[in-house]
Amino acid sequence: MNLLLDIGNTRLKWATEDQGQIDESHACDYRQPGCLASLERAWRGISVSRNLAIASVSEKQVLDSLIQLGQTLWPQCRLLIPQASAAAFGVTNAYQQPEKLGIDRWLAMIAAHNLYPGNVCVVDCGTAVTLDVVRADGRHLGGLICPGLNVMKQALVSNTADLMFTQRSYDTELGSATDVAIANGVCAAVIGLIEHTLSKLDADYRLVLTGGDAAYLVDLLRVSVSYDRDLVLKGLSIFCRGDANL
Ligand SMILES: Nc1ncnc2c1ncn2[C@@H]1O[C@H](COP(=O)(O)OP(=O)(O)OP(=O)(O)O)[C@@H](O)[C@H]1O
Ligand SMILES: CC(C)(CO)[C@@H](O)C(=O)NCCC(=O)O
Ligand SMILES: [K+]
Repeated sequence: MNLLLDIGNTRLKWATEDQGQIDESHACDYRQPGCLASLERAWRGISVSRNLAIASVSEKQVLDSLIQLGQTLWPQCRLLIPQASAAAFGVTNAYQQPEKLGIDRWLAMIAAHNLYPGNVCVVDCGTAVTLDVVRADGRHLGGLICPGLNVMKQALVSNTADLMFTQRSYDTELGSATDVAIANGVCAAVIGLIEHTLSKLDADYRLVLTGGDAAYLVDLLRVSVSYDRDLVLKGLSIFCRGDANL
């Protein structure tokens, strides 16, 4: 059994995996007090006999505390912490400094390239929104990074005197109240980023959406889209199984 951890800037997602089969994934806000204790309770009944595989784009301290917990619970497990590289599992990285690419982006691209043959445009709608374009032959053409929906809303509140937002649903229609105008404004910004980028590409690309806010966006896009909740965990699973040079 492997344990897969995807530590973003807001949430930690985890799932157990055996021979490529990922069980139901779980998510928690690891900045909340008590999160580590509840993870420990959830993990006590699990036996990680092979890899503890971790992708983290958070602070080192968060990663270190989870490594420590894992190694206490399963002293025999192997720690697998993939890094972005120039090429792995058929994908070649467009970055001039490949190791600077976020590991969550790299894993999502590797999973998408291996699970959805053909040209893919991978969009991860998390704390940040990232978009990466990978050709059918595995060549990464590059990507875009912009603030996620929550970060955009918070940025508005932090930089203005009169703006406030509420937790309301997203749409791209024009709003007639401040909270609607903000929710739909930030949503339209992300929808626009995706549709604009796809329309500029030289060929057809399958759009694959992942991340905590992806489910809000799938129905609002005017292009066809595949929603894959666990793309980063699936990338970790590929790393657990295989030889990156293949
Ligand atoms: N139960 C939930 N608790 C918190 N956020 C949620 C929940 N469900 C959906 N979300 C949304 O998910 C978003 C975070 O997405 P996700 O977990 O993919 O980000 P992340 O991986 O931590 O970020 P990043 O990888 O960009 O650093 C939040 O902005 C929030 O809007
Ligand atoms: C962009 C985020 C924050 C998205 O999680 C992460 O992938 C990251 O920290 N990336 C490093 C910078 C880069 O990918 O260019
Ligand atoms: K992420």
